[in-house]
Amino acid sequence: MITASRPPSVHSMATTESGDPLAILLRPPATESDVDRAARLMREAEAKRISDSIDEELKQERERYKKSKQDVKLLLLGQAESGKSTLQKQFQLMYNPTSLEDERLSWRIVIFYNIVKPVLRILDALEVYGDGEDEDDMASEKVSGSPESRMRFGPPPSSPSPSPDSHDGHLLDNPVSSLSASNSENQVATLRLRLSPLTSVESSLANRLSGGIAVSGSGKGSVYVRSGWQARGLGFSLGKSRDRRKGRFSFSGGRGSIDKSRDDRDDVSITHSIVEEKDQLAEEVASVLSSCKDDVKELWSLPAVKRLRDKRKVRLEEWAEYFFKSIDRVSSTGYVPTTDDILHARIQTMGVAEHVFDVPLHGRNVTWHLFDVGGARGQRHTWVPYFDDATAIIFMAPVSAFDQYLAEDPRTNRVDDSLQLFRQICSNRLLKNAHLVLFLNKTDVLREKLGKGTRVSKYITSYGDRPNEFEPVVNYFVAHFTQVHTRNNENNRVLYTHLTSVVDTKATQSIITNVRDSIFRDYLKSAALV
Ligand SMILES: Nc1nc2c(ncn2[C@@H]2O[C@H](COP(=O)(O)OP(=O)(O)OP(=O)(O)O)[C@@H](O)[C@H]2O)c(=O)[nH]1
Ligand SMILES: [Mg+2]
Repeated sequence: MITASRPPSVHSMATTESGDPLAILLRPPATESDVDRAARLMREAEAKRISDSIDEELKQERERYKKSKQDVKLLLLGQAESGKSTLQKQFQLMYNPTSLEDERLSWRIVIFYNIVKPVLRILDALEVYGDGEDEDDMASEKVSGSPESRMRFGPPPSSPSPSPDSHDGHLLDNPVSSLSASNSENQVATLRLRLSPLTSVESSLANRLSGGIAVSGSGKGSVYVRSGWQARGLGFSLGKSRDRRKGRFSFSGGRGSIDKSRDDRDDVSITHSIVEEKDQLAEEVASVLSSCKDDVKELWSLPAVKRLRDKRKVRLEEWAEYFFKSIDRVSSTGYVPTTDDILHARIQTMGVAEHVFDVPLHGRNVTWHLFDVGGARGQRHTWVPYFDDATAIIFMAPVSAFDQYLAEDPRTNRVDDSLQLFRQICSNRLLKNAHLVLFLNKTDVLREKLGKGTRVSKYITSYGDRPNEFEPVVNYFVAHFTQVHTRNNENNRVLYTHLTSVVDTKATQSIITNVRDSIFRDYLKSAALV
């Protein structure tokens, strides 16, 4: 029905306002027949219907915009591997657990990749460095020393601490050693042959995950994924890209998502049932892994591999060790990833992925948009369009990384990079009103490294002769990050700092609740509700 809220058409006005030249121009001819008149009225009615529907759309858009102004927009920032996507999974587990269930099986591909890739890296390192016996400790590793950084990163010690397996350089004069060396070479050669099916499997897995997109500088030959990768290769989309800004991807599958359309729901359930029915690639890789699992275990336990790791010829990250230890379970028939497996699975984020949750506040739901960004240097330019309307930031700095260097720039120490990045975030004018939270993450890995005797002062000379123990080390890092914040804090904004290990679900969920409350306190203040 046409309502009377709009002014009458120019034609009817023309009859009353005969002085209006436009009305005169558009006035129907005096000779208009009944048929022409009926057609004209129909055209006018149609034009009015279209105009009204545009008005209605604009009104709804205004309301959506007004409502979205009240939504919480939370950015997860930090360097690559700092734990942003893992924290996002913890949010998902807490506020939208069914969507994680929907994705559960698709994580197999990532987990398989997380096993296959390091196996191939170990084999490569064995080829390049042999059994690592006559190589200098860390000879290949470069150490950075950013002059601006308050922390000084010293050069690595020139001589390695002797390992129990080390030799005195007379290997070839000793027939017994010579024999055992050739035995171990034979063992490696046999393993290389038996593990060769993993090479073709690796490229199929990488292809599935990246959707065929190769990104340069992805570090260690890893693959990047965009949100929605879970359904890739199956012909369905889990996420609905809203493309509001360039480079913006969104994930909106599962219950609790505000802009979930009927279509999205159908996508998720169809995808889920198809993944459950059969994922050919996952089945094939599982069977290859199952037939190779004893060889993988043998490779992992080779003294030469331990030597290469000790001497840092090959760096295996947390997740590789986690999945190597679980290989029997992971390669068994009917394997379904556990939540812990999903939290440990590693895949690099590309661009910015938006996740939407309904978060309860005093009996009503507030919509949270969580933006999980790619942290590698080549990805950081994609963050900026999200800065101007950010409600809060969680900046993640992996403090266990004091002895590691950026994959994309092997001269830069990771803690140094985190500090520099944190400085940029603290001093960014677009972010000056955002609530600021700092997660000093991977404290479990830090504890383990210190327990094994890795010395902080070896990589950060300014650490000096402070005790190489968890508390003083963590306090030292807290002091440095706090100082960066204090020196770049024009607005007197509070910094909320947490020591975290975001793979620990119980501890992380309690921290998320704490962060949620502190963000809500600011949110309520800014909404003038308290
Ligand atoms: N042990 C341990 N592992 C962690 C922790 N946080 C993250 N990880 C692991 O570290 C790896 C990298 O974590 P991600 O969450 O993918 O890192 P990210 O910051 O999203 O990295 P980009 O997407 O490249 O920017 C994953 O395998 C995680 O399981 C932690 O606190 N402890
Ligand atoms: Mg990520």
